[in-house]
Amino acid sequence: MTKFEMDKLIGKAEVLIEALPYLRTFADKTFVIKYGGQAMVSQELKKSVMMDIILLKYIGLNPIVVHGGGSEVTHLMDRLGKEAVFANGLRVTDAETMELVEMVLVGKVNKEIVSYINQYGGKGVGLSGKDSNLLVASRRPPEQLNGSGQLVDLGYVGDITKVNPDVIHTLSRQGYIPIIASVGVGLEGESLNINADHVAGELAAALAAEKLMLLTDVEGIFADPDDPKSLISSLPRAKALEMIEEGKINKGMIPKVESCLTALEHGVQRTHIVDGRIPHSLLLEIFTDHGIGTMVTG
Ligand SMILES: Nc1ncnc2c1ncn2[C@@H]1O[C@H](COP(=O)(O)OP(=O)(O)O)[C@@H](O)[C@H]1O
Ligand SMILES: CC(=O)N[C@@H](CCC(=O)OP(=O)(O)O)C(=O)O
Repeated sequence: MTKFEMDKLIGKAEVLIEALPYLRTFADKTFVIKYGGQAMVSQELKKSVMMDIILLKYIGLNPIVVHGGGSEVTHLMDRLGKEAVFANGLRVTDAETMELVEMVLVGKVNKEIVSYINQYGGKGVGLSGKDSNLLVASRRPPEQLNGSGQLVDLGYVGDITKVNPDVIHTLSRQGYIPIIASVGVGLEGESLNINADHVAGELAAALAAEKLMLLTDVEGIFADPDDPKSLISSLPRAKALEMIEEGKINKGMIPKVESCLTALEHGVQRTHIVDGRIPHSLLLEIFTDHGIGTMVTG
């Protein structure tokens, strides 16, 4: 063996040893991961996220995956000549749109992720909120549009009223990785469309997760949304709410922050908004002292 090869091996061993204290701390703990954005589109990133999740499972942590896929729903709506309308960041969901949302998120996106996990050596099981009444929801009452104050009926958009996490515990204990699509079930058995970030926050809360990690397409939260040099590494709740109020946190970042705050309120230890464009961002977040992205704190 050359000196170069030997140094490379030693480097690998050192990486493992550095991870030891974290492994001890996190053994058997639950990590809710919201998978979305660019990491769901690029093949290379997709593989890196899947491998991270499988590795976490192998070393004794309990990763639970909630996925988005809103852009795929919009893409199908475009193909069918149906306009996608959003109000306060949520899709206005009539009965036909609800069918499309369920077809795309539960039928397509969920199964693709399950398939990837299984292909790379994990045991993925796909669920929606309907399975075993995992996510019981009720229809959102009409709400005022940010800015104009005009009332809008969001249709079949749901707010989670109850999480029944037994099925997740059962699967996790048996070595499976649950992969969850953000479609809930109403009291009449109807499907309801729920923002995937909100689902991740509610699930993390119900599972008393150690960490909630939301993958996105930016480095984290910026003090000024137009200035990528203004990354905030730790953001307390009060400041986060102030930034939403002032419009400095807006659009798709709002449900992410709300999701973190819900999780924190219910005892989740740490919540992170992480750049899913960085390969192995999940491992970097979990197994390094500084972590990456923005940590939202209680
Ligand atoms: N203060 C902020 N810091 C960073 N990004 C912000 C901020 N406010 C709004 N955003 C926007 O939020 C987006 C992330 O949300 P979104 O695109 O919905 O994420 P995803 O598709 O990963 O679920 C960023 O790309 C950015 O445009
Ligand atoms: C109510 C609502 O807006 N639901 C979302 C659910 C999917 C989602 O949240 O996907 P991303 O995380 O990729 O945005 C939607 O229909 O797009």
